[in-house]
Amino acid sequence: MKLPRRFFQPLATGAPAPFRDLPVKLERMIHFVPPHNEKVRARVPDLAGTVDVVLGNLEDAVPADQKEAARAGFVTMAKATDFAATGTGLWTRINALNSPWILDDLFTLVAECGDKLDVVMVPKVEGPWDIHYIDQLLAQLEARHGVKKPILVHAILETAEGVANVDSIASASPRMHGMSLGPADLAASRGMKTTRVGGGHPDYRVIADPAGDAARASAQQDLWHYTIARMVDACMANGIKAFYGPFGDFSDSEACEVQFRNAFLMGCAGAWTLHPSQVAIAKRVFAPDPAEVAFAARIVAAMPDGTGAVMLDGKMQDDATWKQAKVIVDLAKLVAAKDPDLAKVYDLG
Ligand SMILES: CC(=O)SCCNC(=O)CCNC(=O)[C@H](O)C(C)(C)COP(=O)(O)OP(=O)(O)OC[C@H]1O[C@@H](n2cnc3c(N)ncnc32)[C@H](O)[C@@H]1OP(=O)(O)O
Ligand SMILES: O=CC(=O)O
Ligand SMILES: [Mg+2]
Repeated sequence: MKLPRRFFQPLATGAPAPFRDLPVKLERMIHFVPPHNEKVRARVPDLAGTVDVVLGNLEDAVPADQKEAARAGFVTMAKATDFAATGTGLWTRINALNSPWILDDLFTLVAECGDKLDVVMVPKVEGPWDIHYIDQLLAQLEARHGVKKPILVHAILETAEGVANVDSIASASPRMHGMSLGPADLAASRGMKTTRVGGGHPDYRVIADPAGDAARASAQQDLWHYTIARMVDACMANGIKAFYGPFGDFSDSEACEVQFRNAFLMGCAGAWTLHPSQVAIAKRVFAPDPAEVAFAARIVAAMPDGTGAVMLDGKMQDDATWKQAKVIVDLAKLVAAKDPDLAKVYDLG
């Protein structure tokens, strides 16, 4: 274990000092773009102003013979758009640590566009050792290329071993931005019997006891509840952010919305969007409900220093509900700063 006082020291001479606290950013959706696809890439300058994060994906979903084209396409895409001008994050998902592509992914991207790159998403993270490796390598590359701002790291939680080590992954480095649930790889790694990318399964259910001839009530359960809860606790305990990952059935926007909303209510900051149709869903879900914002604002106003106990509409409020209300009001302010329509609806002054 590293001594606490060394935790925030740069890992290479000349590398930027790690952030003490994460930059505060609205990240309702991490929008995936296939950078080897010239047609989709051409849409990025317009797309950038409409999403919170653009992620150029180099890993799964890019065919092996297109890996170099995806890497080159990412560099072209990064250089062609001023993402910072619209407050949009620029992320990449690199190839896995055991793949033949990862070194060239990092060497090329940090050299060519390291100053524009906000976050590197690392797939199939198994334990803190994977983060330590990426942390050291990024520091060396930042130093070599004079990158001024630390590039953050986001882990995908998508292996059984990764879930077993989720707490130590979250605390592995001050470079950690957060974590996303990867339900497709995780299902395979765990031996789950589903071919779906996220969402529920009609056969995963509970059933009521028999009661004579009456039909037995039965309800579908959430396959991902346990893992999302573990991920949120690990992330929030370490001051980093949790995200729901992909929802693969683009034809079922209703189920996508329900899955995203469950994650939002449990503490997630956002989700991945793989198709333009999912962007509006993420915007709807990862912004607090206006009625909830209005009530939360009344709680904050009723307890100006956040202590004591008051009654509002027959409901007891105290220091704990004040903190709950602050979570909602603070998020609403962040959303309002980016969305003039919701700013009017929230009316937080
Ligand atoms: C388990 C995991 O790892 S999930 C993460 C990995 N997967 C991904 O990153 C997939 C990202 N998404 C994609 O690559 C694409 O959406 C695909 C290949 C799956 C489907 O693409 P298409 O067959 O073109 O879908 P569709 O015809 O519905 O697209 C409609 C329009 O949206 C565009 N589009 C599709 N996906 C995207 C996207 N992610 N970003 C921007 N535009 C997109 C299409 O180019 C098309 O444009 P057009 O109307 O000008 O022709
Ligand atoms: O990478 C994402 C996943 O679900 O697997
Ligand atoms: Mg995966």
